[in-house]
Amino acid sequence: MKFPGKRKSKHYFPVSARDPLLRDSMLQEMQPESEGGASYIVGIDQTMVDIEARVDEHFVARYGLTPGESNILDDEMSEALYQELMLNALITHQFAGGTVGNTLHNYSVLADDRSVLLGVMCNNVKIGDYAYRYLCNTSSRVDLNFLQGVDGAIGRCFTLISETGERTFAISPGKMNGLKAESVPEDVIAGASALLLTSYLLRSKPGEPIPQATMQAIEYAKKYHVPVVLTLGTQYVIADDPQAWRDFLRDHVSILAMNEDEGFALTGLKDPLMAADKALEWVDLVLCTAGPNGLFMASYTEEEFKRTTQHPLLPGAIAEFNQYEFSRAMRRECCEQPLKIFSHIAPYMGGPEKIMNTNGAGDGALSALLHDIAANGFHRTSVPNSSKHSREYLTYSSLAQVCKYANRVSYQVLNQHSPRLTRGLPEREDSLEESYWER
Ligand SMILES: Nc1ncnc2c1ncn2[C@@H]1O[C@H](COP(=O)(O)OP(=O)(O)OP(=O)(O)O)[C@@H](O)[C@H]1O
Ligand SMILES: Nc1nc2c(ncn2[C@@H]2O[C@H](CO)[C@@H](O)[C@H]2O)c(=O)[nH]1
Repeated sequence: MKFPGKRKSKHYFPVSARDPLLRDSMLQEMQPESEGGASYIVGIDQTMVDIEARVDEHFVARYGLTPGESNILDDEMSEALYQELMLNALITHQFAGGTVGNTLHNYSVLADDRSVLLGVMCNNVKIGDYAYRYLCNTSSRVDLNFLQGVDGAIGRCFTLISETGERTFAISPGKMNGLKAESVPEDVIAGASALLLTSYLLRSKPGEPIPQATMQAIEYAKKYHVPVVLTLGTQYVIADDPQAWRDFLRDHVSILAMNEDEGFALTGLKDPLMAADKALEWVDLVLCTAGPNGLFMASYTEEEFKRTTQHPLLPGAIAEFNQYEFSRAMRRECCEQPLKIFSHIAPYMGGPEKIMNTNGAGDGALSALLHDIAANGFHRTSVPNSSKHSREYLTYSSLAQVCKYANRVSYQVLNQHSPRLTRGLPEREDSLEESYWER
């Protein structure tokens, strides 16, 4: 486990700790962990490759697609669309994709540690085909041993970028929704620091098993008190039935990741701070990205242990909302006197000079949050007596610190073409507190 934001291990296991017993256990525990991994994230996804193409303004309308949406195609339409892209040589890039697959890959790159992907994979993989590319473009730290074999293709996600830069997904599903409930391993969920899901998993055709597999995973997560993390797909997926999603969040989810449009579809509130605040009625921790306006986080902490920020207080619909952003996030049910906490950060260094691709910037932010959550699990197992764990926190770091890290990772994704990080953050950033942040 590398530590979030490239912090040195001393930030996690302070060498000046006074208790010699604790220090001995620290020394033992800091030995390289076994391959099994003391702390990991598990996720379910529809296995798919992204096929990115530049298209003219009429293309999306001609295929009857909703711009900005993730549209599902039937086989006939998929073939016609693919043939047109090929004929006109419009395909510019092909990557492994899927919102959860991207997030787990990025988590594993950042943490240099294990994550587990549940989903389907072709029984018969041929060199050069899409399944092969998917496997080749996934970090070797993502454990693919629990994938379920299927006879047929994985999904294809045509990522159509219009002349105005708008991004529309057109999904050719193949067998991506074929994951069965019996392929969800109870012990893998039981040992995880978090279970990552996306709202896309629940919108398959009648008879496809992936929604049941998702509900099975949620049941296991609840049984073992593993936080369930849900990333919302697109605003349209949510807008179809916002009340059903609110109920789903209330009943099953601890941590919610969304962008401001999805936040609006869910809550009816345009202001991302207010949308995040509203979502705290249903979940314990919210990450709401807001494109060029940076990102917001909201959660709960124990009133008695709240920590006041040293940053300037920010104006907003909730006055001075970031006042306690130096506090660590907790589940509401674990607080005796829950206090809401909020944080905001503007894009890292104002955003890159040239944005290569915004696809996956939100997934990148979430992978940073998951890294902090897993680091908390790692530290809890390594130094269980630490005062850090005298209460059951969700994150290792304060909300403000997680915001910085998430934002930094989004910047990295904006700076490259693929939604999947090709490498971790630069080595010279050995602390989030060092001057690199002040530039
Ligand atoms: N135009 C921009 N300028 C500067 N920073 C940006 C810009 N767009 C995005 N970002 C950074 O990326 C983060 C995530 O962006 P955004 O809200 O667009 O994610 P998203 O819509 O969830 O993306 P995706 O669904 O593709 O993963 C923002 O919080 C911000 O830090
Ligand atoms: N799992 C899943 N991912 C999707 C879907 N539509 C788009 N994406 C992914 O969303 C990512 C960007 O967040 C892209 O890399 C796409 O692969 C979908 O229906 N299901």
